[in-house]
Amino acid sequence: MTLEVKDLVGGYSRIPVLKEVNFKINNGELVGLIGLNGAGKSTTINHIIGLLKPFSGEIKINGISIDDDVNEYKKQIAYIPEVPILYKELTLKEHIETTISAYDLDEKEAWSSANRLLKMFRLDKKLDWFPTNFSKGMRQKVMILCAFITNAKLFVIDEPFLGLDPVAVNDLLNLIEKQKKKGSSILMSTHVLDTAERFCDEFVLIHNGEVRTQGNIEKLQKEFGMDDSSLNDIYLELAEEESSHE
Ligand SMILES: Nc1ncnc2c1ncn2[C@@H]1O[C@H](COP(=O)(O)OP(=O)(O)OP(=O)(O)O)[C@@H](O)[C@H]1O
Repeated sequence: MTLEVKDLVGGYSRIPVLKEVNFKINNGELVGLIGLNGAGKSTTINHIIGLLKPFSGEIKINGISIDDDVNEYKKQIAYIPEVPILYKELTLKEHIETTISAYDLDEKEAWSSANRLLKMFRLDKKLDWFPTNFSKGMRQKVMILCAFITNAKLFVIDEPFLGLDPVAVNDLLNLIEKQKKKGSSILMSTHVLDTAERFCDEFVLIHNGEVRTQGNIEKLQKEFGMDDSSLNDIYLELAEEESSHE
């Protein structure tokens, strides 16, 4: 699977938030979308998942754009938002059933993955519960579970680490690793830079609606002239550099 974001200009009103954003994710890659508050990470994600329409430029997943075929385009994506979005009138079981029907999944296969994930997240005794009875972390786990039964080609994960306990963070990272091996690609926005540095293959550094650079840690170190520096140090340097230009 490949995701290609090409010359993307976009945002919410006539003044663009994103100014010609370009980046690419290859087959089986985990790419971290890194940037300060307000840099444009969620706006980029909202364009990729089809919630916002580009002013210009294009986004292609496996060569298909949303204008080519909206259903095909969206079926390729599993999205895990920063704040869990669940239907308060549906039980956990009904959320899983809704995902199976929305993505046209094979019921037996999907339930077999779901049961495995339910056990892993210790939600297997809670199939008849409604989201109002879940903690924030439990709601997040439901979103992760529903995303990972889809076997989507592109996983878009917005700041996954903040509400999860360390066991769940580890479980999620294992799920991501397995999904990568199946050829899915993952775009993950996060402020948890030490975890991102350990697990991401590449990083897209976004600042003021522009991609400053894309590459692995070695490329970033070279570009910033900061051998052996951490992603955190490089990012602080970038923020410093940019604020001295303002
Ligand atoms: N619904 C909206 N309407 C208008 N402008 C918005 C809206 N949402 C975000 N923006 C603006 O778009 C810019 C980029 O915001 P965005 O949410 O993409 O940042 P972010 O990188 O995801 O930040 P954070 O790390 O805080 O989540 C900001 O200037 C913000 O004020």
